[in-house]
Amino acid sequence: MSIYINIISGFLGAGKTTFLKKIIPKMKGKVVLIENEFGDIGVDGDLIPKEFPIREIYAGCICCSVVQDFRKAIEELALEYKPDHILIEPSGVGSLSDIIKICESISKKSDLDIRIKHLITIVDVSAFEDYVENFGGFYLDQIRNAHIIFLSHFDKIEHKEMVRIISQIRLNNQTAFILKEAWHSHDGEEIIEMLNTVNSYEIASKEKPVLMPANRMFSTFSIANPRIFSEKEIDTMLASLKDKEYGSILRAKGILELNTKQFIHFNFTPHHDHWEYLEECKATKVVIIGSDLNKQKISEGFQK
Ligand SMILES: Nc1nc2c(ncn2[C@@H]2O[C@H](COP(=O)(O)OP(=O)(O)OP(=O)(O)O)[C@@H](O)[C@H]2O)c(=O)[nH]1
Repeated sequence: MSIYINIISGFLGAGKTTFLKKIIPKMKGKVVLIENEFGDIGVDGDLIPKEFPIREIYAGCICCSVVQDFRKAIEELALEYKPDHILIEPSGVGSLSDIIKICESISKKSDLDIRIKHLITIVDVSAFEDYVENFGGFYLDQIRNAHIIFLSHFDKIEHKEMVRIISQIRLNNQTAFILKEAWHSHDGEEIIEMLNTVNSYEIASKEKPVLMPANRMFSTFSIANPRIFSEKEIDTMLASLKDKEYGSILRAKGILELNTKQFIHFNFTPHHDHWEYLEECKATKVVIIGSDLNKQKISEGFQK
């Protein structure tokens, strides 16, 4: 019996976890998930249904600094659960070309029949041009190596701009299946049906680009047990995270307690921010990713 690897990649805040939350409950067969967080604390794992087998790998990218943990996780999950599918959510700053190479090598060496099925990249269209300009080939690696591309944050840009961005994405990947509408508006079953119409990824002997390791380009800062917030303070905090006094924050996410004893989950990128109530909470935490982070200023904002 084959075990299929499906990689759901995408830059910081593109919508990988949102995508997984939609498809996981509708997938057929036994499914396990590997969640990779660049930060020292995991947030996304807490948002996935708890009955679901999940392995979280923190504090680095599975393509470089924590590659051994990644190999071990695939091998252990494959042996322990004999799953039909292994879903992998790399960190937003992971290199897809490196992850493909690692999965291909695991597949070759394993006694089990492990195959790559889908290489999905979610592209936040509202941030595409900003990230191409600032991170160039590092950012484009996830787009160039995908064989399926889903577009997110459609609602933030005009149709004309969207057409232009899709053509730029196409210039970077001539062969991928690109869903030219918001996947967000489809339910999990429809997305899985779409995935089933796309042929599985075929190993291509592409030249692998040499990319700078993410930990040289980005830094991270995590806070366990942050202070209690009012709703208004959360709005103010999210609005202020773009300020350069914090450094250059590219991603912030976390789970916070409100002064009403409710819990919320928040998301921030320089292009959008949002928070929502959580029904249950295992732990409160904050993870920040960016460059030149002013850790003291961030601590003053979030710590007790
Ligand atoms: N409006 C809109 N919001 C979206 C869409 N996709 C994702 N989001 C929101 O964007 C935020 C980030 O989404 P996530 O799914 O956490 O993104 P991620 O790629 O897992 O982020 P990382 O944790 O950085 O890896 C959340 O608030 C989502 O609800 C979309 O297509 N439209």
